[in-house]
Amino acid sequence: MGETRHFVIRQLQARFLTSALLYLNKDYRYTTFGPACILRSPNGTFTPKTQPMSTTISSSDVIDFVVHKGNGITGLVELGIESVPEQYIQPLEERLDPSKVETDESIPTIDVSNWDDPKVADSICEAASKDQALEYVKWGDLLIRRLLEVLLKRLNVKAIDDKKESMLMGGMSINLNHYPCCPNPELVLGVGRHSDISTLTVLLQGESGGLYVRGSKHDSWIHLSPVKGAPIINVGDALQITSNDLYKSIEHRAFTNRNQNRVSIPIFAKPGPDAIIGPLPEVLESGQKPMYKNVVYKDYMKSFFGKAHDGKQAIEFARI
Ligand SMILES: O=C(O)CCC(=O)C(=O)O
Ligand SMILES: [Fe+2]
Repeated sequence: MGETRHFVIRQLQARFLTSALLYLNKDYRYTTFGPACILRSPNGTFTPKTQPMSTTISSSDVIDFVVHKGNGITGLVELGIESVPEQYIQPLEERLDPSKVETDESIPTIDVSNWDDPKVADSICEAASKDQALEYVKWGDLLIRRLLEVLLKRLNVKAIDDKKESMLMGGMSINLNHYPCCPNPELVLGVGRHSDISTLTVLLQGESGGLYVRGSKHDSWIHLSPVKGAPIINVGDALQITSNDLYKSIEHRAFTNRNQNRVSIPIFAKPGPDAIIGPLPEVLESGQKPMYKNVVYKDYMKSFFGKAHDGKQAIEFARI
């Protein structure tokens, strides 16, 4: 059986990439891009300046403005900063080396225009009367079910019963990610290297680009250029674990853009918090050695969110 790495789907024509999802956690606010030069004036407000932040203002003042005062990175950008504060600048090894970027030719495209599913019509009609986020979630839910049916069939799973549904998609969530323009995108993180901990993720991105997935060479990356109407489908750690490594989640990362804001909207289909995840019995029936132990999903989440993003390290929590 071949492994699925990434898939991207278009409504009628799909590009399949697989990868993992990224969750926003507390670290996000500190590790993702923030603007550069601001000074606190005597009345306590911030004014933009052009010298490096580190020489003019303490790190705690930035955090106070961004986090405690709730201005966010967007607030800093709106001040008109011209370079990023030193605290956001990544070490060389975490920046993107342009010589390590592969073309995206290796990423297959799957056309799903012939899916003959009456539920598609139902969902379109329903969506026409609901708000946009709900419409997107419902559409994502249907897409995820279809994808899981296909992926699990290869694992000898005949039907997705209630137990499997709770194990694979008992929890659904949606994130709205906004990455403001950054004066020095090459120096900072948008979102650090990670694999998603979901089963599958459906992600729509705006037109500015900036999402990279791990390439075929161990230190290379592939840029997923935005394709209008084509969501990226990320295979997450939960699918890697339940498939006993047949499907693999993949590292990905996102960068900011100098001139355009980046927006991405991932839907995460993940196990319910109390679900116990481990290699599916159907997979082990063939005599395969289990690569993962059974873990309670909320413990897995706790372990993931308790650390900074670090590539595919999260899955080690469940490895035997
Ligand atoms: O902006 C992106 O595309 C990255 C988002 C992501 O990886 C995530 O939310 O898990
Ligand atoms: Fe992600």
